[in-house]
Amino acid sequence: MKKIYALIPAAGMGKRMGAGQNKQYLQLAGRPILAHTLEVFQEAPFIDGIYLITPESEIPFCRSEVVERYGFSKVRAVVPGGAERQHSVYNGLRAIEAAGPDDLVLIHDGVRPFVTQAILKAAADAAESFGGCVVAVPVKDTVKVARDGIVTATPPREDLWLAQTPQAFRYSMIRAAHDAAAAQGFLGTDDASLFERQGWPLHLVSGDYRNIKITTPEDMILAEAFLNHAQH
Ligand SMILES: Nc1ccn([C@@H]2O[C@H](COP(=O)(O)OP(=O)(O)OP(=O)(O)O)[C@@H](O)[C@H]2O)c(=O)n1
Ligand SMILES: C[C@](O)(CO)[C@H](O)COP(=O)(O)O
Repeated sequence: MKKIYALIPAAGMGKRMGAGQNKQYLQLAGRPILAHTLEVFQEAPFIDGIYLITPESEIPFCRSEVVERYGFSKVRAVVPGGAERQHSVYNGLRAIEAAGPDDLVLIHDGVRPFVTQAILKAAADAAESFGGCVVAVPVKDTVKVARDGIVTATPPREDLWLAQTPQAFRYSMIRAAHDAAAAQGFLGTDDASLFERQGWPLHLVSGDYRNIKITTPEDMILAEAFLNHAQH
């Protein structure tokens, strides 16, 4: 029987947030951001297990203050992260000891708490059908490419998408893509780019403009607004 795993990288330092603590533990509606994110995966009936990745020094805190406190019974392991997001995900992939080649893995930032059940399902279905997918939304603004303060190009907007997570894959494929990147010293800002450079077609799945990655202080204001809007 094929399994579907969630891999949640939450081992960043939140430098751009500048909150004096890791942003995944900042409170939204009385609970840490990370707890909001985990809840969506805990409640998804097709998710068999969750692998959570945090800084090594925070593993006991994360276990007691997030996993146990909020009863996330699907969390199979809390895994130490690495220097960059890609290293953290790679640690997580290697920690899924029981993974079979055709099992699926949904990789989702711990700081994207507004992902929906519908997006998880669409991503899992696309990974099952095509081997790999990235959730994304169309770019709304005109994008400029620039060097040294001078614009060098204005790419056609209809070709441009903003990559979100989850990014979902057949386990054997994303594992091979990460193995190759590690061997070749390639560092990408998402997992989809590692899959792409294997030459495999990567499918787009419609995301949601509310599925933001909480990165800078303005994002906390947006997040509060989304929560208030949902309650009324
Ligand atoms: N070494 C790292 C870096 C990032 N992440 C995780 O990847 C997700 C997206 O990263 P980002 O928003 O860039 O988080 P930070 O690295 O924490 O932010 P910053 O770059 O501002 O320090 C977050 O859930 C973050 O915890 C991770 O697991 N391991
Ligand atoms: C994976 C990602 O969420 C896609 O948008 C993002 O690339 C990760 O974080 P970063 O801000 O690029 O470090």
